Amino acid sequence: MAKNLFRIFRSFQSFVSLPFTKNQVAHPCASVAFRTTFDRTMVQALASFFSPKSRDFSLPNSSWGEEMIRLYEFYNNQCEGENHGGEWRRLPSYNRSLKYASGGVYLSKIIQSKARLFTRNIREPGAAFEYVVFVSKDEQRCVCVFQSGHLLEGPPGHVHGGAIATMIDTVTGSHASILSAPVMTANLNINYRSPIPLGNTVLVESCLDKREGRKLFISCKVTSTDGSKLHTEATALFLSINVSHLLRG
Ligand SMILES: CCCCCCCCCCCCCCCC(=O)SCCNC(=O)CCNC(=O)[C@H](O)C(C)(C)COP(=O)(O)OP(=O)(O)OC[C@H]1O[C@@H](n2cnc3c(N)ncnc32)[C@H](O)[C@@H]1OP(=O)(O)O
Repeated sequence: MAKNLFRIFRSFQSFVSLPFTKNQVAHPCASVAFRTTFDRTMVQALASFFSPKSRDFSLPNSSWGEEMIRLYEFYNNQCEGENHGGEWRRLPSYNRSLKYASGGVYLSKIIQSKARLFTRNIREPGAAFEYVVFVSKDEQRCVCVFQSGHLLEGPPGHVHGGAIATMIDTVTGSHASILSAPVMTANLNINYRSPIPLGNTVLVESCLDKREGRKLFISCKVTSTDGSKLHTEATALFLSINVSHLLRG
């Protein structure tokens, strides 16, 4: 059991941390460079677990406003592909990534059958968290285009601080996972500078500040899409963990 879990997480780690090049798995932006035959086999096996039936929530849907679409296209056009420089790659996003990545067998003790990723569990498109995350080629930066829905209200007409914290944790957590999966948030420090109007599209940008052994220090800011208004800034500490940590609960 422990050996199998170790293999799964090593595969997952390979999957999230590989640099992306022209070798494609499913999408021009979801392509990976294979370090070894083992990596290639595992990545292809993992890709097959992402069944075509599982929805990639980071792709545009009818609820996305003009600004969300514009920024999606802007970054997506800079993803790797035959005709692009490849400065960015888009992260696919599922409502139960780990379960798909593992085939849903070995992690069943950790993940309950009805468990869903918090930010991807609303059925009505546009009602809550609509977002897409892009990571830079050198993996030092992530940028997330986030459109807030009506279910995220905190102060009247504005986004709830907890929802903003969720997005910051999601973006910095995804970033840390790419650098060193699996990780857990150890510390999250947030300064709310100006409220985000409900329904607005904003940018959530994260940057790797430093690595010290198992520790990843990541900073993050939320701004208006033209960068003129700072809404929120944060720093986060992630620690790489091993599977036994999750099993201890
Ligand atoms: C294809 C692409 C896929 C991408 C992929 C995406 C997947 C889909 C994305 C979803 C993204 C969502 C991301 C959500 C991420 C969560 O929300 S995680 C949930 C919230 N976090 C938690 O529940 C964590 C609870 N805490 C813990 O489990 C444990 O305290 C921790 C954090 C694992 C640390 O425990 P530990 O490993 O035993 O570490 P410990 O020995 O205590 O400390 C190690 C070192 O860290 C330091 N440290 C520990 N805690 C702290 C702290 N709070 N502050 C400062 N220093 C600390 C210690 O002082 C120590 O330092 P040194 O002495 O070594 O210098």
